[in-house]
Amino acid sequence: MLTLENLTFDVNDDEGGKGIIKDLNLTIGDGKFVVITGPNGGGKSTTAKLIMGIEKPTSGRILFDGQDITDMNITDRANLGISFAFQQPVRFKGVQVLDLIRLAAKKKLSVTDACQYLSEVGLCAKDYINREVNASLSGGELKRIEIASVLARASKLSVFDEPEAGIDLWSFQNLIQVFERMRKNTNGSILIISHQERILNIADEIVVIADGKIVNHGSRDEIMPQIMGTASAVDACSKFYNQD
Ligand SMILES: Nc1ncnc2c1ncn2[C@@H]1O[C@H](COP(=O)(O)OP(=O)(O)OP(=O)(O)O)[C@@H](O)[C@H]1O
Repeated sequence: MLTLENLTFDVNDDEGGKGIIKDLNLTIGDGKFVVITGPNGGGKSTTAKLIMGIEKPTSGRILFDGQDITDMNITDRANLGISFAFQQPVRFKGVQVLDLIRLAAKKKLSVTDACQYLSEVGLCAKDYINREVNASLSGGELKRIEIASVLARASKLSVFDEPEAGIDLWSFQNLIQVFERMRKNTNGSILIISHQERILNIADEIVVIADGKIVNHGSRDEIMPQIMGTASAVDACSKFYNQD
């Protein structure tokens, strides 16, 4: 279980200090599929970075399975079982896709097993397994390879920041199935940041973050009717935000 307690993140800008995350409290239960949505610039990616340890909160605590991980670095958090797929994945020159998936799985996967993860995300495994994870891969290919490596990791908590970004429509359909299978086949929790209605539609819980705060949080059945019927989830979230 992940708990964010009174989480605050401030930055210094030209006008002095600015609050990015403002006293945010959130619990993600074991085995839950939670989607965070909200308007651009609301603080979703920053929340994910605080969970991963890429950013350090100004105040507040992060607990994972009861352990205070607020001061822990990225590697230690990963070792505890928190995985992260970036909005813009990192390229690793000199590392092959097969190495990346084996590293993620932390065991000597056979080529066939590693290929299985690539097939899951809609990549023709034989075309990619020996490719280098470098600039020759398109953004969408890289994104799918990264999602495959998160699947291979099978962590207690997997965090995906806008997995749909840069992915074509056909692959997007696949991606939904990947998440549905992941939900069925793992005991781990899944946290996805997304603006996509189809991803919101498979969530157990939806959290709406705007202006650094949680402005709505509930089951899919509670939140979806409030989001549906507008041009997009983002518009609906802006509505919540403007009610303040
Ligand atoms: N280190 C930083 N320094 C200054 N401003 C920052 C920093 N990190 C985030 N911000 C600002 O905080 C706000 C929230 O950013 P964040 O990336 O978390 O938003 P988001 O909800 O993920 O947006 P999007 O939907 O566009 O991805 C933005 O206005 C961003 O410019």
